[in-house]
Amino acid sequence: MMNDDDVALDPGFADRFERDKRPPCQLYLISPERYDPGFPETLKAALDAGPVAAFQLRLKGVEDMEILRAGAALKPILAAYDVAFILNDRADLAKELGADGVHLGQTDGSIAAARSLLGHDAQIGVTCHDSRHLAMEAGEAGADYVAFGAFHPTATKETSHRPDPSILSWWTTISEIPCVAIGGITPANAAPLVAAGADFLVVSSAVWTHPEGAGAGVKAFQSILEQMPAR
Ligand SMILES: Cc1ncc(COP(=O)(O)OP(=O)(O)O)c(N)n1
Ligand SMILES: Cc1nc(C(=O)O)sc1CCOP(=O)(O)O
Ligand SMILES: [Mg+2]
Repeated sequence: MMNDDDVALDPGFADRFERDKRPPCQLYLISPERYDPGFPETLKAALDAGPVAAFQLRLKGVEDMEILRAGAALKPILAAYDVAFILNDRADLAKELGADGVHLGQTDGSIAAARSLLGHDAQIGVTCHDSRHLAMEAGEAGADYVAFGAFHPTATKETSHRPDPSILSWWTTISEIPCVAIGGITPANAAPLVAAGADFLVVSSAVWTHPEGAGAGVKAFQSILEQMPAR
């Protein structure tokens, strides 16, 4: 029969408890899907405003050369702010750019192929929609994070899955691999996703189209994240 004294006698308990706690939820930004030459300045304004853990370059329907040019312009900015640089869709271009990782959708290639191209240290994220099965598969295949969404309607992309936030809670009970929440996330609807266990809030339009600028967008999210109880 365990009692309080038994716990106190275990010298490793406090360390293990600390180690097993999930770090606080952080912000992960996604670029607009068209690259504007003024974007580096907008990005700097966002990064000056508060902590951002990761940035994904997500350009759609453009030539490879445009992705490479944009990535080369943004990479030193992200490095200066110590923000992980993730490229969407393309492990081959992530390799060419020397990005920190790649985000793969279900039709963007295998984790194994991306891992062998990018190496052990690369951050490989995988879209899992609203599926526990896809998340477990991705975890077993070596994903560094699993992405659930879209939690809310969004004009950024057509989406057909609408997970319940409880998928985040479930994931945190079965896996130490970080989970990210995406899709229509705003400062007004973010708190329940963080409370459910999201390790990262992935945000595009709520930051880039904030009426007072991208910096104000980051600050609005930061203020929500700071108010969340420790976990
Ligand atoms: C962090 C994150 N989660 C999900 C997605 C969506 O990826 P995918 O399903 O491949 O769709 P596209 O973004 O490529 O249109 C993402 N990009 N990032
Ligand atoms: C790129 C993307 N993927 C989604 C998914 O559900 O897989 S939702 C989404 C759009 C995210 O942008 P915003 O913060 O503007 O809604
Ligand atoms: Mg994709």
